[in-house]
Amino acid sequence: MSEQANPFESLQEQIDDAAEYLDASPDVLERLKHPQRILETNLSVEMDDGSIETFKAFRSQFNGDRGPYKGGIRYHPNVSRDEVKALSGWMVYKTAVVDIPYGGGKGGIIIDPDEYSEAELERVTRSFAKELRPFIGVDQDIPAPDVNTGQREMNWIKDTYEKLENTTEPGVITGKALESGGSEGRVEATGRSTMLTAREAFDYLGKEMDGATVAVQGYGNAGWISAKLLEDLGANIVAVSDSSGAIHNPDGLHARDVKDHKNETGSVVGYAGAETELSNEELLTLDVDLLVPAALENAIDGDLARDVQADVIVEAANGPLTPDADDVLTERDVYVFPDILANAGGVTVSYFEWVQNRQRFYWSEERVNEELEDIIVSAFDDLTSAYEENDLPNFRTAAYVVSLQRVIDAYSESGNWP
Ligand SMILES: NC(=O)C1=CN([C@@H]2O[C@H](COP(=O)(O)OP(=O)(O)OC[C@H]3O[C@@H](n4cnc5c(N)ncnc54)[C@H](OP(=O)(O)O)[C@@H]3O)[C@@H](O)[C@H]2O)C=CC1
Ligand SMILES: O=C(O)CCC(=O)C(=O)O
Repeated sequence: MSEQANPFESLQEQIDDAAEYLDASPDVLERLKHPQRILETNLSVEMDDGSIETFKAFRSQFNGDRGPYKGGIRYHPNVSRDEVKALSGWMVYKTAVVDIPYGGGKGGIIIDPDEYSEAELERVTRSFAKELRPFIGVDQDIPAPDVNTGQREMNWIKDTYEKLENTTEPGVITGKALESGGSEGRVEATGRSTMLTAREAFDYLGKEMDGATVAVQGYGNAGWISAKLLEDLGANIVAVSDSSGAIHNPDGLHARDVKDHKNETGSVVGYAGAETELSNEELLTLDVDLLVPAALENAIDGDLARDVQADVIVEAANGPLTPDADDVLTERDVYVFPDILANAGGVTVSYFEWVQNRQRFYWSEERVNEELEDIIVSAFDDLTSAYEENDLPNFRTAAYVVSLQRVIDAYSESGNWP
């Protein structure tokens, strides 16, 4: 395995690759490769035993030309300043590719949540919310869930913010529980856009989804919902993994049963319907019709890309392929449908949640799913049109050509007051 790519440098390379096909000034492009502002803070929090522990936390506000900064908050021991910068940049181009009125931001805390009690995690989260308060707001920056955060953390942040501001402002954060002003369909939204992107991709490429073999890396929110919804389309989920390992059955696993097993035991490993266990690399290089990386960045680098046997990759995770992997896969005619389209369902339904919060008027799940489908299908069509019209090397470059142009247009129209 070669040295891990720096995700922030990967983002900048992706922008440069697309810029070759755009008539944009180098000065403007340079501006679009760096965050506008980063909060770095140290949270000193009392532990259950009375000791004080300090956690480093970040919020990067990358670009707000198209609307308020928007993006999740990650809890993970490998969170770093550069990772948060990259994730916030990917949000800018994600919100632009689906054409919703947001910029991009992202946050993270360097913490392994498995090591802490719920009460400790609540104090850490409320402490972060207190630090975030001057920087976030319904029209400024709207956080949401990411890896190892969900409705519980979003509810704590909303509650802290509202108490400090002496107001009710549910739209300050999305991904909340329904009872706290969340939206129907938000929990499933990331996996749903991954499924919709895969469906459109197979249709575009003339491939049959019914009976297609699928491997999914990561069985959290994005991975398991993708697996379930792809199975509902008739696909055959033959391998899945989590941080403990991977399982395989060439005749198919049952996505919902695997989830039940993980809920009971903590891992997909040990599921009775699996024929064999695999390593992470074996899962990523299985001979399948569709591979869905749904864990973390840098899952596939240039070396591993040479061994990938999937025909199509649809990225549920952010940044799972390094730029070297992209080059190898493009040369090998493996079709990659990029993260900034495929996982955009999460932020799109966050947008619907924010709209509902502002109107104090709530939609049915059916309406949410229909509006999401319209947006993803339309974004897919924009991307394939750009791919064909500009004779682009791959669909990632197409996604950046479309989204960079939208951000540049918004900046140009604003008059550029410094
Ligand atoms: N949640 C959302 O709305 C959105 C998420 N995303 C992206 O999707 C990806 C996954 O996020 P999400 O599903 O929310 O996070 P979760 O925390 O719900 O799940 C992450 C999953 O990845 C697994 N994992 C971690 N490391 C590895 C590894 N080395 N090999 C295999 N599996 C691994 C975890 O294993 P274990 O269960 O053992 O911990 C877990 O199953 C991230 O890139 C995130 O940024 C993108 C858009 C929106
Ligand atoms: O729902 C959101 O606002 C953002 C989700 C997110 O962090 C992502 O798309 O990577």
